[in-house]
Amino acid sequence: MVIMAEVSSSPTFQPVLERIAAEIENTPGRGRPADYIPALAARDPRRFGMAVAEPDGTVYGVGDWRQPFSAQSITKVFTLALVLAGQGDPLWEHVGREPSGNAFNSLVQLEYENGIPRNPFINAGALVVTDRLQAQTGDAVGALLGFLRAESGNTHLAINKDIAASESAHGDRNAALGHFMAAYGNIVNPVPVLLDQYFHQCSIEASCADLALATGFLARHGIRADGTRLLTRSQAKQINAIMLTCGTYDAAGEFAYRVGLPGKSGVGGGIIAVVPGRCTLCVWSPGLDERGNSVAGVAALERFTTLTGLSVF
Ligand SMILES: NC(=O)CC[C@H](N)C(=O)O
Repeated sequence: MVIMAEVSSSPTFQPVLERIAAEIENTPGRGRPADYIPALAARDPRRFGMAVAEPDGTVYGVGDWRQPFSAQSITKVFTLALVLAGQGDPLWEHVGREPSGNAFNSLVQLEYENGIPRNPFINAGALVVTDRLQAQTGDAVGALLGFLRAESGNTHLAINKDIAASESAHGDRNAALGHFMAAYGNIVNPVPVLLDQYFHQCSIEASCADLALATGFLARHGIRADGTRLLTRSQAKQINAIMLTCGTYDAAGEFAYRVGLPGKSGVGGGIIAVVPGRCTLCVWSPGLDERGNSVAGVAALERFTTLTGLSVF
């Protein structure tokens, strides 16, 4: 019996991207842009871009795929990779690896789990990771930006200062998370220093092309764009596993069911995804569902895995 995926015989990903963009264009209901800070609320939910990068750095794209957007929680994947590369398993004494089943900015679990966040992709866990990266490098955001620029080949990647200021001005909830964990001895830097790093990290702007390329090390089993090794093969596998189980917060089960790939979303409307050994993706559309994931982004990734047959299952 010969089993053929609908489009996977295509020599490039371009036709499937164009088909998906046309389908998304005709799909009503795009969700609402994040409104927890004014700087993001103004985004047009009809914007849509998608890029696929192959392990050799070839990139395909459609729509607004070169338009920089607010990377937000997508950056949590890269800080985790840098900390695992620098410090290895001791990180796991400070943050867990289980799905939380709660919203990304939830406080409730932290108290009865003694200030140890469930996983590195909810805000509390990401604060722990950034705190460790700050201790490791003395400049967490500088290390992160340097990594993203090197992997994407885009030396212009930068922080949007307005968004960073807005994050800081409306950052009481993240501040509460940081102080609460510090009370349990789970934060090493002064909390204001950590928060400043975290708010700037969230405010990095990058395009679908940039982020698909920057995620390439996860498709290359830990190898960076320049051919050097960042992570062991098993560390790359572990990050992919945590993305699958925790990367879209309390919607991770639904995302695995619909898309079937390790993925990580951000409230800027971006989602990155990995087909290990094959390609990485980034999709952007600012309209979010009530769990903070891009509505058109999840739909586009679902169509991609359905049309190509590429998934981890
Ligand atoms: N899910 C996200 O993208 C959250 C990031 C956002 N800046 C926050 O900390 O609340």
